[in-house]
Amino acid sequence: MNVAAQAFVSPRVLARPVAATASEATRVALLGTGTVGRAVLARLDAWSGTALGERLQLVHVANSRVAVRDAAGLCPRQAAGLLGVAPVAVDDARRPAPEPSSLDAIDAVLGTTGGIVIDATASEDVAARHAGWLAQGVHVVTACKLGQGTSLRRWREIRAACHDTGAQYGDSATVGAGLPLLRSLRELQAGGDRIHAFAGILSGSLAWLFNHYDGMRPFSALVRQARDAGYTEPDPRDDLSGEDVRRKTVILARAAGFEIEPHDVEVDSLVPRELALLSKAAVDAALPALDVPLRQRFAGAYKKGEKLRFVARLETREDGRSHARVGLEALPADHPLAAGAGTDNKVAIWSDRYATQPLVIQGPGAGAEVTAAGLLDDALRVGRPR
Ligand SMILES: NC(=O)C1=CN([C@@H]2O[C@H](COP(=O)(O)OP(=O)(O)OC[C@H]3O[C@@H](n4cnc5c(N)ncnc54)[C@H](O)[C@@H]3O)[C@@H](O)[C@H]2O)C=CC1
Ligand SMILES: N[C@@H](CC=O)C(=O)O
Repeated sequence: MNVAAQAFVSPRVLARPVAATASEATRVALLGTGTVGRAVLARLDAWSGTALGERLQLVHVANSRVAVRDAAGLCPRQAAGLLGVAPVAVDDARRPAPEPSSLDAIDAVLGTTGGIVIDATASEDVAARHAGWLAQGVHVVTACKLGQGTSLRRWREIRAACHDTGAQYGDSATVGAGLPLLRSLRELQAGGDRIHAFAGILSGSLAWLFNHYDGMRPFSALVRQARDAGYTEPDPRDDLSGEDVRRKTVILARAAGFEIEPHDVEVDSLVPRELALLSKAAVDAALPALDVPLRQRFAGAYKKGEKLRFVARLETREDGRSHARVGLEALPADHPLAAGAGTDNKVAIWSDRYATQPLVIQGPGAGAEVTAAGLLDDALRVGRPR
């Protein structure tokens, strides 16, 4: 049983119980019941009957196949049971059967303004709708990077829609799985600073892999372990190729004031061509194609006392233009970016006030529970701020 499903078995009570006042609650539609979506449901379930739980009313939960909805409010645990992603409760049999999933249902269930869509998918179809929902006055809270981390055009549409309607876009979970990275960049600029540069570890799964890889165990075995722990993208090649880090770099860069396109980021992929060409279904069996090249890179670094880390960098040049790159680097063992444990992300930010000594933000950068917490922090913030 994975982490998110376990949370349904023994939910933690995270806040003080209070009497229900459903009229104050903001309607929420959750898209995605995978690793992150299940953890969102578990966290909402643990909030049932508490002050935090009163602020969000779950009315729709969907995955790519099926959806359940109830305008009067869904019990998160029951919704998970009905969708087959958690143990089924005794009285679930009396609930209406799930219906086929359709993104068109969101308008009807949330109404036109004030509700929140929580995007816990990795779906291009869902990301393509972010700007449209915002333009209707529906808030969007997302873990998916395809909204802000792809074309500049889509990023501008999202920003314009927020500007026009006042709807908010909660993106904390897109970089650093909820760490205060985007917020810090925005607050520095709101206080008059210009961002000069940033450098850091932006992938939780790659951090975990290179924190654990010792050249002895096959790298592919560790990739499977990271996937099973819920750290990788649905297709781990999105992490190993640097694409996920490219998207995060693009999101951070834009938040830092640099309107770059994805192709402006130089990417050094770890995925050999024969692995890149396979269908998603064939990837697992072919992961050992990573083993020899990674062992060679590890051995080269080890001989010099260096550590391998997958690093993202954005620098500004004298003409004010930015240059960004992501890839594997062999760092001296005492380099600040070589420190860290588990899935730690670590990002150094240089700005006017932090011109020589950077601001450094570090903490777990992947995993269902931290990501779900980041999503729900944003939902509470954009819904009805208190
Ligand atoms: N796993 C992690 O540590 C983190 C993940 N993220 C992001 O969270 C998102 C979800 O990741 P996981 O939960 O690991 O993926 P997953 O593959 O476990 O789950 C994805 C879910 O989205 C659903 N889905 C796909 N298309 C849909 C549609 N059109 N309508 C409704 N549901 C749809 C799928 O059925 C599935 O339930 C990804 O964008 C990922 O980049 C962000 C930060 C950390
Ligand atoms: N796959 C991602 C999950 C969070 O965005 C990562 O490894 O960082």
